[in-house]
Formats: sequence, structure tokens, C-alpha cells
Amino acid sequence: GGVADSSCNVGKQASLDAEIGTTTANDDDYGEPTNATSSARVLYQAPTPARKLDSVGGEMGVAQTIDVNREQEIYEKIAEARYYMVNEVNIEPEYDAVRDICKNKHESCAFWAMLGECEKNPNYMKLNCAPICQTCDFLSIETRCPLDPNAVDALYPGDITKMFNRILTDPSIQQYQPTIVSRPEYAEGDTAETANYILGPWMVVFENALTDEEADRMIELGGNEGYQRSADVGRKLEDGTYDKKIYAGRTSTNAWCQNDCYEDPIAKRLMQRVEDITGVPEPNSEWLQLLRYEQNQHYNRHHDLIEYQKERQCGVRIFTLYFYLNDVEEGGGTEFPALNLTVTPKRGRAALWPSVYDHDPNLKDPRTEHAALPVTKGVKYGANAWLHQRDFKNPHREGCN
Ligand SMILES: O=C(O)CCC(=O)C(=O)O
Ligand SMILES: [Fe+2]
Repeated sequence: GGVADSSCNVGKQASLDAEIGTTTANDDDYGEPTNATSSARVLYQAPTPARKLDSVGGEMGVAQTIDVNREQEIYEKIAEARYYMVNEVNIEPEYDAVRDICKNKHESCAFWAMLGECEKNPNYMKLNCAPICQTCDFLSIETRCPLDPNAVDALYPGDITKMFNRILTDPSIQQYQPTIVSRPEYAEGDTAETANYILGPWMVVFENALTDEEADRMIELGGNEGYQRSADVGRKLEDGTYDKKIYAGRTSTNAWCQNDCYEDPIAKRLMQRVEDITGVPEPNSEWLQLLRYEQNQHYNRHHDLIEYQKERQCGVRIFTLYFYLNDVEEGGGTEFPALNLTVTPKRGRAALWPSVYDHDPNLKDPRTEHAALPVTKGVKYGANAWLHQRDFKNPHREGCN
């Protein structure tokens, strides 16, 4: 089985593509950007027609077009880039991972670099004109998105037990009606005969995690954002990010509670509740994933933890808080095979489980593998809150994670 796709990479390409539209330059003086709408590319096409020399810079990716008015400066840029590629990138071991992918991807890279765009529009230029900007190192996500050595984790060893004990005792949380379904040891006074829970990882079901109005509103917000076929984590790409893959083992549709949904007062209240219940700061949470299963749709046995995120700024997923948003006519339970446990969907209910061990909160706890059983009658709506060791939202906006 795979793992549920995280919203980690969503929107990255779109924002990179958008960047180039903001590249501006002054008509009379190439050096000074203005707020004029003309892009460097448009500017380049007038007043003198381009002269395309296929041989110039072609060994560093796309051959560069030469503007006859700025010929000398563009040739200089290309010569400097060649020197950098031959004497640094092709030799130094630190470039091993990026050497083969460091290419100028646009014919105007040298022209733009001559205008100072590597500094003015770095997000686009450093990725798409890396030889000319001399930023091949930027093509590896480890370099582009370095880990902060001072970042604080949400969980250290022992914190999961503390958290669940707080959930069971803190008066402000009892309104959500937590019941323990699994815990590592018997509570004081309980025995195998009297306990109505199993021995396993910590797991709690809340009978009243959200009101009917809140549940209905979340379903409606998902509809507004638009439900699309759910994906899993796919292949690793050249720059260290991951593809998404559609597969027959996960047939639901989902929406992400970003943008308008994220600003909705009821969605905001729910995100705040996730923080209140778990104590994990809101920025550590992915945007709520709003799910819709029609008849026969399901999600095969899988684990929510995504291994590669251990090395990313957000860290691994540590908890899932899963909300059931409607009553399902038949089927659609969440099955935990290792625990011999199935949570039945019911509007207002939620289940909370860790993806990691209490003694090592960066290590996957395989006991919380689970599946969404097929809906056999009716429709099922749910919502995933996936909580990470560290800040998820801000790195995501930078194209990291
Ligand atoms: O729909 C469910 O019951 C569980 C969904 C799930 O496990 C997931 O989306 O990762
Ligand atoms: Fe899951």
C-alpha cells in the first residue's frame, strides 16, 4: 500500500509559472524594473527582431537567443556560466546530485540574467536558469529548503502518553466526549476482564467532536472547493520533490480546505479545535483534507506516515484526527487490522491516533495501519487533519516539504 498524498507539493509549479509574468523591465533602460506590465520576454521582442544562434549555450540546456542590441553583455553572461559549469559544477562533488539536471530551460535565460533577473526574480530564475544564475545547488531540495537546526519538534519521547492523559482528564476537552479504545497499559484499577479497551497504541474516539451544523458546513465547503480524485505519493522527481499518483487502491475524491475554505469561520473554529485537543500548533497541521466516498469507493490498507518527510522541514506526520461528517447508510468504516478494530462512521464522531511510537516520535508505528472500507450503501464524507512534527504551512508556501 502507499501513503496518502500530502498537500506538500500542491501549487508549486503554478506559482513558479506565474513568477515569470511578474518579470518587469523599463522600456528605455533595461536595468531598472518598473511596475509596467510588459515582461522581459515581450520587451525583448521589440524593437529589433531576435537573432537566434543555436550554438550559443546549447550545452547548458536550451540554446540562448541573442538580442543584437545587447549582444556583448549576453555573450559575457554565457561565457561566465560556461566557466562556472566547467570549472565548478562538473568537478566538485557537492554538485553530484544536480549536475545532470542543471540546465537553462528557457531561451531568454541569458538575456534575463543580463537584466539582473537572477536577483530580482530568484524563485523562477534559480530553478529555470540555474547555469546562467550559477545556482545549480538550488536544484536539490535539501539545499533549497535547508532544515533549521533550532526548529522544535511537537513531540519528544513520552509526549504521546502525556497528551492522551490530558485528553482524558482536561475539563475543557470532555465536551467532545473522548472514549479510549486502545492504550499501551491498563489504567489503574482495570484488568483484562473489566477494561473495555484493547492494549495497543494510544487511540481515542470522540463522540461529539463537531456539531451537526459544523459537519454540514464542512461538506458544503468541500463542494465549494471541488472534490477531485484522491492521490497517493508517487515517484521522486529530479529536484527531490514527489509526484502524485492515482491508483485503484484509493478511489475517493477529496478537496483541500485552503483559500476560501481556510478563511471560513467554521473551518477556522475546527482547526482551532484540533490544536486545543492535541496541543499541536495549528501551523503544524496540513490543510484539512475533505473526503467524499461514493458507493464502492474505498482506501486500501495504508499508513499515514510519509517516510521522506522525516528529512523535510515539516517532519513526519505524528497524528491523524479523522472527522466523520455524515451518517453512512452502510459500510465505510475505518478498519485497523492490527488492532482488530473498526470505527463506524457517524456524524460528529472523530478518531485520533498516532502515526509514530511514543518512545521515538519520528519512527513509524505500524500498528496504526488502516483502511477505509468500501461504502456499500449511500455516500460517506470525512475530513483528515494530519499533524506534523514541525511547521507544515509556511514551508509549503515556499515550495518546500
Ligand atoms: O475514510 C476513512 O475512514 C479513512 C481515510 C484515510 O485513512 C486517509 O485518507 O488517509
Ligand atoms: Fe489514512
